[in-house]
Amino acid sequence: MPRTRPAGPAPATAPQNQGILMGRIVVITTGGTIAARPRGHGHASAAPGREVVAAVDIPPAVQVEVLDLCVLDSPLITTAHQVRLLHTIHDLFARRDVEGIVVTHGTDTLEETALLADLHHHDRRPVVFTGAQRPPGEERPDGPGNLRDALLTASAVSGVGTLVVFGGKIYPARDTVKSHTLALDAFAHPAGPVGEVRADTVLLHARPVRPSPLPTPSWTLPRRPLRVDMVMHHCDADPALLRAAVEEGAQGVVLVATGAGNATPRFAEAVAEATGRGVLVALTTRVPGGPVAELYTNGGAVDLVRSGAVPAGTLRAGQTRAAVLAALLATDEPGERARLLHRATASSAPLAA
Ligand SMILES: NC(=O)C[C@H](N)C(=O)O
Repeated sequence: MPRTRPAGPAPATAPQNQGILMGRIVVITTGGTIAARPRGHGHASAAPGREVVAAVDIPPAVQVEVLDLCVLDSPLITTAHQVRLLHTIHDLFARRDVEGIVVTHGTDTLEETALLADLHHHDRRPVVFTGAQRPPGEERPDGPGNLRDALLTASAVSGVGTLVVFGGKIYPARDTVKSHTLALDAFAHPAGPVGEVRADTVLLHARPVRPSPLPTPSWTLPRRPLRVDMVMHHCDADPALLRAAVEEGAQGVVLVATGAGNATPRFAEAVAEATGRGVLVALTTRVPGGPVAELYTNGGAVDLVRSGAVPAGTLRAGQTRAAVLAALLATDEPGERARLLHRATASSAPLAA
């Protein structure tokens, strides 16, 4: 097992693999820049998992098994792929020889799939998401180093849920978002990383706080495809887009509001209509930091929540959508969906030492 030691003055959460046989890390590959090849004037995901893993200097203590889920740039990932991934993770955790799971994923929507996995993570063994900003074949690609760090992390930690390992840093899935379009250090969490990987050493200085996971969904998608749309508020925004989403059959809508979660009285009316029809509406903000807060009336968060929107805490838009999806996957009953969404978004209080 790779070395793990505490960093800094905070008490170490010395990771242990309790009761788990020393075993292997399964790498589930889904595509992304880490699996990209030149295509036309740019790049596109094309490399199978074995090629992604072959580029990595695998740490000697780690045994790797590769499982190809799909080869897609992550803007093309759908709910069906995400549910297949959840199912695959669930099946792998039924195996005693699996010590941890690494998922390689495009960075654009990684935060969505990672939170969805975290909301369904019931096992002490970790799931670690990683990817790349520079494709293989370019000068100094970052994928192999990121994957190596993810393998080391997956074999060194436990009881921490789903993580994102990127640019040498370890983040909890929850509240971690892509924060730069091009930089190699592409992800950020409001409280900073919970750890880092230096050389072959995994350093954890904090333990993520997670709400209790949601019920395991049924692995068959409902006959009516799940649709969760996103509508953004801005100066002069028209709630017609929210109504159109409902007319198109959205069972969930994420309202990306301004400030601490504010829109207009017309939006509050549209939210009331949507929730009255059993649509799950979540309220987040387009501001990068801070929680949604019920401070303002006149179409602000006070009115939107009174109209039935569920405030998404500190989750940003993409992760709020993942939380809505998790609630929809769990049950058909609107009241229960809202209750589960409250649970999924509650207390993103970031970290406990
Ligand atoms: N860096 C990346 O992975 C971006 C890529 N296009 C994606 O699949 O999200």
